[in-house]
Amino acid sequence: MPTLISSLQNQQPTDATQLQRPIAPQPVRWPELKVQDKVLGKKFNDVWYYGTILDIYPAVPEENQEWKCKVKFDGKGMKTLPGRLVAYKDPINCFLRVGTRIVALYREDDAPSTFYAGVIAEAPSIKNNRRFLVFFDDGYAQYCDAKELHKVYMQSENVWEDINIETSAFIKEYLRIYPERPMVRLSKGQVVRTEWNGKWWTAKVVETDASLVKMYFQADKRVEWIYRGSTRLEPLFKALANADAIKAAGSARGRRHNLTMRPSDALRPSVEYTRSAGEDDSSSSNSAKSKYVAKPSEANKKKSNVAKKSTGGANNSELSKSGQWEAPWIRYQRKATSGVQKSRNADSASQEPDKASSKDKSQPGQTTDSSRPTKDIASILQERLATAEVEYDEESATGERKEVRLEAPGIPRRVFKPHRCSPVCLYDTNDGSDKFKGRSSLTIPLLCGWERQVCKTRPTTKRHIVYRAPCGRRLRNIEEVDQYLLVTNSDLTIDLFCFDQQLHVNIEFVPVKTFCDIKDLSYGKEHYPISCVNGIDRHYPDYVEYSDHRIPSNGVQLNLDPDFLVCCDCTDNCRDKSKCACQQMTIQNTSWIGEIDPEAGYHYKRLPEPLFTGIVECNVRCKCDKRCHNRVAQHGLRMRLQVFKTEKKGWGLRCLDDIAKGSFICIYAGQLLTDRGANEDGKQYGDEYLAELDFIEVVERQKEGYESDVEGMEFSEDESDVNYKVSKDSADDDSDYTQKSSPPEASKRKLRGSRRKGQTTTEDTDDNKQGVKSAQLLNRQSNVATDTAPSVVSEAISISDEEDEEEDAGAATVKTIKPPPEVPKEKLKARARKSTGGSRFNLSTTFKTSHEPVSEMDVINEKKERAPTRSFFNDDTECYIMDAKSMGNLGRYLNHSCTPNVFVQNIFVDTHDLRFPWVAFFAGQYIRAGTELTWDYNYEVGSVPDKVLYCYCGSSMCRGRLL
Ligand SMILES: C[S@@+](CC[C@H](N)C(=O)[O-])C[C@H]1O[C@@H](n2cnc3c(N)ncnc32)[C@H](O)[C@@H]1O
Repeated sequence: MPTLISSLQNQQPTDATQLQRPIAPQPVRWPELKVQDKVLGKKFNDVWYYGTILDIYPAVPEENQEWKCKVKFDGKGMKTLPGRLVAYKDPINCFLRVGTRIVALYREDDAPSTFYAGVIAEAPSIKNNRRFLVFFDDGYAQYCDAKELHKVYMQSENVWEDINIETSAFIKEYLRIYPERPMVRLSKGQVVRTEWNGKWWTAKVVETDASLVKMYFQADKRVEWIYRGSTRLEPLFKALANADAIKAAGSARGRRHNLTMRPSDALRPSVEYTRSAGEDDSSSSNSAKSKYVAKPSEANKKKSNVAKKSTGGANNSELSKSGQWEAPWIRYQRKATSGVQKSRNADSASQEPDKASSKDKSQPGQTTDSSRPTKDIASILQERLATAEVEYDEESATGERKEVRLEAPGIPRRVFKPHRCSPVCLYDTNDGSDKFKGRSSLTIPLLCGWERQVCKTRPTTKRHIVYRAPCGRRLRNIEEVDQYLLVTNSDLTIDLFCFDQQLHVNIEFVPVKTFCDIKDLSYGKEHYPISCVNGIDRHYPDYVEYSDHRIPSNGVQLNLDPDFLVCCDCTDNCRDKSKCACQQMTIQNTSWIGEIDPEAGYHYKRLPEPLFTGIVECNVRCKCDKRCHNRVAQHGLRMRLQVFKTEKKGWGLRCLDDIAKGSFICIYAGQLLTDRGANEDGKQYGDEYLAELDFIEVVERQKEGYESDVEGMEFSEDESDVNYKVSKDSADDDSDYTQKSSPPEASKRKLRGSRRKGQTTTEDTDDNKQGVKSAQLLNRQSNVATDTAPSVVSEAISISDEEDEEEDAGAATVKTIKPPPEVPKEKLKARARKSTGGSRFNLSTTFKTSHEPVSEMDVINEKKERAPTRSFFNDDTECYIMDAKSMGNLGRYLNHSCTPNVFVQNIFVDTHDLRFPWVAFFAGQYIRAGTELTWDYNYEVGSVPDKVLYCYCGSSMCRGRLL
């Protein structure tokens, strides 16, 4: 029997517009309705009208007897109604809890406003402009002011029981998980497939209003407001369906970090899990989180709860076997407001679906730190102090950016005289950066007699960087520096130079207060010490056996025999990509997911964006030396990083010096486990540090048309048939795929083919075979003749003396500058999209010609049609796992962020076996000294049954949950 709800007693009559956050509940008695009171009552067709109470039964309240009243409606009509069908006539100008039953005026442009019943779905907050969100019983959603709400007199303890059957399941689920709410983050202009009358349509975001979004349906030029948490929006439909399917399937794979960013991630609408301020935000790893989290089902209890990171990327999208996903979610929408407008009562009309701060005071020749003088240099060269000024750049709670006085060895400044550059141009400081172990890498050239100048060339005000070489020659870009290094046979490598004018080479981050202070977490195993500080509490990090490389555990057959490596014979240290066999492997492999990108790979030893098809570095068998342009990750840590205690995420990693975009940071090393071993270990010791080596799967998924989503976003106003168009292209691509993308048969043929010339004749053990197989698979589309790569004859430097003089004469003035704003995100996104875009293999798994909501089974079936690459590895059907829990390197300390500054890259260094790439982290943008380094774990919420992990990345784009 409906009772006067407990929530009623918790209401605080007050001016709701003043509220910013829920107020502490105060017991309040709501007025009892009496005879002659004016009320709102439900009359017919779910519409509520004003009326007057004529009688109340029972006259004296009795236990177990339902309260009723006889209402005479204004106009005509009379009805006896229970308390849940009667509402106060006067608006309740007070705070009402989420879940409160109300009646509100539903506003319609094309019809008079009418009263309907609904439930409060959101309390007023700053985010929603201090309005209540109401879910009406028939599936519409609308923001209302407090003065528009009329509280229903009585409601059941389970409010969804007072609502019609179609809506009740949604409300029940909504309230069960509230305050957490999955919603699709959308922005104007995005195109999202949206359901209408059981069919998927292409619709574009016109406007967003807090939790609502206004969608424009191209086909019938209609707009509609929809709740962003509605499964009518395909991204949410898919996310929830996936989670549900994983649960249903008892995914034993658990949590795996997706170490590779998906190319279209930045472009696709993502699902966020919002929580209201002040509400329960405690991180919990189990179902005990709150009363809203369902207890694990018996079936789920039996499932493995092990969580592993994925080093490959895209999310698991398998669904339940039936291809059906039944969720209690229903559509929530606001009325159509233009075009073909739909009145509330005309929803069912069938529709035709789509056819388809500080200034930079650095001076040239700045000298360097005296704390670790390089004696031999000092003895050879005169000491010269630079004019660096020490100043505080920025203060924060954790530390400050300080400009360091670089006390350089005394290097006399040479006056430039026209000459032809050669090795004599260099000082005798030129025997490698090893002398400067531990120093910020970008300061090393300065220690060798170089100057880094911030210049402003008149008459323009554009600032740029110029390097002044030891011989006085001024070099204006990375290409010139590289040529200089070549002709002078310098030991310095090109990644020690950076022309990004916002980057400061002489600023370091210094933490302000620390309780624990460990000098080097790597105990000398890294080239650079990894300091560890705690400015939060007195705890020390757990002991981890430090290893800068991966360690195969029992059962992992990692063949590191160099004879199985393809190699190059470059003599120019692999400057010419077109002639380097190793870089050609990287380049050719881009054809797996699109057209060959001749620029793929490192660019002057930096990687500006992730390359999903992997990077093959030069190896021990190659002719090049350690200065090679294609050797990056293998050199290990080359920057000063620090482990520090964060407020809410445990330990994290930050940089002590500015990092240039594209710089290699570190790898993710740990114990290499089999999938089974990882599940067992994870269950026993925790799964926070498990990372899955799923390079193969990521590449395969790219082939399968991840880009199709992005293509679908190329929305034009006059494109009436997006679905059709995409599918048509995809059909063409299908045939392309069979010809160009190494179908299984072709691959098999290659596997049986002869071993590459120059490769070992070592007895074919199983492991060795696997290694060969793997390398060949990796190269199955590569036409590189590994042993015929021609060498490059070094040419004289092409910088003319005249040019140089002109630049000097141009009186480039050294300026102090403020760092400009960071590169706009959109740019990064655009580039990311370009590099992997143009996929020819859009197999239309997402967009289909059918106007049915996508059957996830179709996705699975399509996958089955092609033999996955991993099937070539005999019994190896599962990915190998890197576990950095008890043994590993600093990579284990990188936390997750929804707007990361680091990305992950699969790299082949010591083996070309596709199953065993190195997992490396690169800077996705310029990173200021003192910034925490983060990457996107790409976890899938719901992928580990009954595990909830809230995200504390603090980003304005935070998706709310990791798991
Ligand atoms: C690979 S570890 C990262 C290092 C870890 N913070 C530590 O103290 O060793 C992953 C774990 O860090 C925590 N974590 C990382 N990023 C987080 C985030 N954005 N929000 C909350 N917790 C996070 C989670 O507990 C996660 O399971």
